Formats: sequence, structure tokens, C-alpha cells
Amino acid sequence: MDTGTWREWGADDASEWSSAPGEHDDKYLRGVLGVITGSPDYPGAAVLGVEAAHRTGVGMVRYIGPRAVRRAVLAKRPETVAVAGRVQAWLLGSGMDSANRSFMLAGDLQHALASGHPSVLDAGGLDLVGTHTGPTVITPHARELAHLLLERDVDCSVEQIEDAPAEWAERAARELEVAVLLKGAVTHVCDPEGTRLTVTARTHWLASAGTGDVLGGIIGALAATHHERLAHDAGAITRLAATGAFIHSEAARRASDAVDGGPVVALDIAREVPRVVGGLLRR
Ligand SMILES: NC(=O)C1=CN([C@@H]2O[C@H](COP(=O)(O)OP(=O)(O)OC[C@H]3O[C@@H](n4cnc5c(N)ncnc54)[C@H](OP(=O)(O)O)[C@@H]3O)[C@@H](O)[C@H]2O)[C@@H](O)CC1
Ligand SMILES: Nc1ncnc2c1ncn2[C@@H]1O[C@H](COP(=O)(O)OP(=O)(O)O)[C@@H](O)[C@H]1O
Repeated sequence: MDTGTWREWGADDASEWSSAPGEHDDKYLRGVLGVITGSPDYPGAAVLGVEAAHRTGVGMVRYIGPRAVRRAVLAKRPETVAVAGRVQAWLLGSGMDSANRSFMLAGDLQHALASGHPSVLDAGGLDLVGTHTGPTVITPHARELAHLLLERDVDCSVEQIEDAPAEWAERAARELEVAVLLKGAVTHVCDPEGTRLTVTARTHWLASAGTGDVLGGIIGALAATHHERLAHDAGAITRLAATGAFIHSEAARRASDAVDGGPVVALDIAREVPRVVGGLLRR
């Protein structure tokens, strides 16, 4: 497969997507992120995504999910509103099993994807790509992408994707007609229109459970904050997603630096996000 040039997305690029509230802003003008993630098996994924979204500076997070997961989310982050209502963007699928979806959950996801709002589709929501109606980015790792493509009769393997992530991210964007953020030590973000961006991880301590759920929360929050820009320029979701990956990677580096280059866990990354956002605002 032949691919064009990929550009590394850096701090100057990401800073174009940082915005602080002004005197006329309120929580609704800042954007509300609707989150449908987590399950009784994986409540942590919901907690991590919601925590990261709050830390990125969104106006409000509305969480919709099973009672036990809701409790866990509220215990960690009582700022979350656990009542359905208007939102400006969606984060869907982290910590869910697409093969085990209740009727109610399927309805909630369908409603979200039919809303025309920007959405971030992760993990157990990836199979729903194609039913989206708003600007959308999917955020698979190599195994998830292989599964998704095989389901659509594209012959591929995890090994092939790991060996040539740029080529496969592009192929997936074309086949699925959606922006793709393929996670890895180098994250590839591209779309069918030809935008091709990379974000090289600043620390390999990112390779631990739950860090992808944090990434989903960051991108979801950015999508809610910038929903008006996305409404005028749907293709901008690719650059917005790369900005999310940049903030995530930089937050992980800071978290590791704070412990002399030692290990970080997913929540440590979320905790560093405000400092990264603050740094981008000062540029
Ligand atoms: N705190 C939370 O709530 C968290 C929740 N999370 C949520 O979990 C969900 C699933 O996400 P995921 O990426 O793990 O799933 P997936 O791509 O299906 O991988 C399964 C593959 O892994 C393999 N495998 C298993 N064990 C292995 C081993 N020891 N060594 C090597 N291989 C091993 C296994 O292989 P097998 O055992 O079948 O041979 C299979 O192929 C997702 O919704 C995510 O959001 C996560 O973010 C984590 C934190
Ligand atoms: N070896 C690595 N070096 C740096 N970053 C990595 C490495 N492996 C994975 N990552 C990053 O860590 C995160 C892992 O996300 P994901 O695979 O979804 O994990 P989880 O499902 O446990 O949250 C992604 O942001 C990915 O880009």
C-alpha cells in the first residue's frame, strides 16, 4: 500500500484548539459532553473517561449508564450530571462489550449517533461506525481495528496493522468513511479527505490499562467545547483528535517526570491534563 506524507502534530498546532472561558461564557456555552461508556464488568473505563473530560475543561459532563457504573462515576467526580438532557458531543463505547448490549443501551447509543452531534467512538462502540450522523472519530488500537475491518470483509491481521499502522489507518478511513485515530507508540490520525497526522508518545509508560479510556475523555471534551467549529467544518475533527492525543501524551510525560521517569497510571495522566491545557493557553 502506498501512503502520502504524515505530519507530526505539535504544541503549536494543539494550542489552536485551546480556549479558556470568557466573561460571557457559562457551562452550556462551553459545551456539554454526553458520555455513554462503562459496564458492570468495566466501570473503571467510565470513571476514567469522565474524569479526563472534566480535567480537559468542558462545561458539563452528562453520564448515562447502569446504576452501579453511575455510582462509581459520581463517587469519583460529583460534578458529573447523571440525568439525560441536551448535549453538544458524545463519547461512546469505552468499557463496553458490543456483543452484550441491552435493548435500552442499544437505543441510547442509536439516539446519540442519530443526533448529528460530533462523536468519539471507542472500544465497544466501534461496530456502530457508519450509523453516525455528525463529525466522528473512531479510536481503535490495532486489535480493535483488525476486528472492525474483518467484520467488513477487509482481509487483515493484527500483525499486519502493527507492522504498517500508517497504511492501515488510511485504509480504514477510506473503507469506513470516517476519521480514524489508530492508537500505538505512534498514534496515527487521518481521514478520507487526506489529512494525515502523527502524535509520537512522549513516554512508553502509556502502555498500561485504562490510558485509552482517558484519551477518549480528552477528545470528547474537546469535541463538546469546539462543537460550533465542528458544525462549520466537520473535517476539523481529525485535527481535534490529534490535539487530544497530543494533550494525552504530554500529560503522561509530565506524570512520569513527576516521579523521576517512573510509571504512571491512567488517573495520573488525567490529573496532569489541566497543566498541559494551561501551557497551551499560554503559548
Ligand atoms: N479499568 C477499566 O475498566 C478498563 C477497561 N478497559 C476496557 O476493556 C475493554 C476491552 O479492552 P481490551 O483492549 O483489553 O480488549 P480487546 O481488544 O478485546 O483485547 C482482548 C485481547 O487481549 C488478549 N489478552 C488478554 N489477556 C492477555 C494477556 N495476559 N496477554 C496477552 N494477550 C492477552 C486476548 O487474547 P486471548 O486471551 O483471547 O488469547 C484478546 O485477544 C474495552 O471496552 C476497554 O475500554 C480497558 O481500557 C482497560 C481498563
Ligand atoms: N508502547 C507504547 N508506547 C507509548 N504509548 C503507547 C504504547 N502502547 C500504547 N500506547 C498508548 O496508550 C494508550 C492505550 O490505549 P488502549 O489500547 O485503548 O488501552 P486501554 O483500552 O487499556 O485503555 C493509547 O493512547 C496508545 O497510543
